[in-house]
Amino acid sequence: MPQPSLMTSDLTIRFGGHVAVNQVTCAFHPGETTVIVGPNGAGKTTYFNLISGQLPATSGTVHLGDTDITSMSPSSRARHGIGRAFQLTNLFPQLSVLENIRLAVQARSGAGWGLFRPAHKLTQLKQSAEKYLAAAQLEDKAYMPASALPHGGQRKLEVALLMAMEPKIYMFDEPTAGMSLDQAPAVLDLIAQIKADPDKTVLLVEHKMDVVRALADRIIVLHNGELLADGAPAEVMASQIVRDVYLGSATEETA
Ligand SMILES: Nc1ncnc2c1ncn2[C@@H]1O[C@H](COP(=O)(O)OP(=O)(O)OP(=O)(O)O)[C@@H](O)[C@H]1O
Repeated sequence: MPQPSLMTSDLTIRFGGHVAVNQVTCAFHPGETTVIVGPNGAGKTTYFNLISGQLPATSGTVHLGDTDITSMSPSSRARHGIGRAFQLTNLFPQLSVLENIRLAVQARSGAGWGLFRPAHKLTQLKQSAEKYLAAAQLEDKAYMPASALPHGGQRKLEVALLMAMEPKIYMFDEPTAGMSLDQAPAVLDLIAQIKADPDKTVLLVEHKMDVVRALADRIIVLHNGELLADGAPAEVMASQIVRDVYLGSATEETA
């Protein structure tokens, strides 16, 4: 097993008397897609917020590789390699889809588009932008203003922009929520492409069991803010305690 790319240790947050995430210790590894499941209110989104920095931990730590990122701001964590879809504040609605991706690639590479850039650098940036455009299957929308994209297209663009930033950790919170049945596969394909990269660590909060089955290498279950189970999908889904608290009722709802 390689060194963890991300690790939470005794991670805890209290809201007044309520402990929403309670001493969660968990390591995540490159090349692994972990799906976080649990009943409503279990603490999944709060756990994500603690990792990406939207909420400050009451106690415990978050490490990205060897770096303690517990007290870093969300933007600082993003620069260090935490990529969460909704953190995308770099969307320019009036610019075209391709321009948006180019700007994200440029921001990542730290390069400008000035006249005095070496031509080969500009070519590389354009090629990268086109690669992410193609990965997101948005070629036919390349010159459309980002604001004119339908909902499904915007979600694909979000993922393309996230890919352009080349994070080490990808975090998706119900990535197909609100999407129609015909739109969802394109976003799931994109996540499958990311998941195929052995250097990337993918974390996914998901309720839909078909999505869990399709993408999970590992499942962790949160319940009342605590880590209830952690293991291979078949093993976790078969465990009685998980069936009792979550999968039994959830399967009926989502099957
Ligand atoms: N900012 C906040 N202030 C107070 N309580 C909060 C706050 N954020 C979350 N909580 C509480 O923490 C608990 C966990 O919420 P969270 O949204 O993380 O659950 P979840 O597992 O993501 O649920 P769902 O599947 O419904 O999205 C809930 O009881 C919620 O009401």
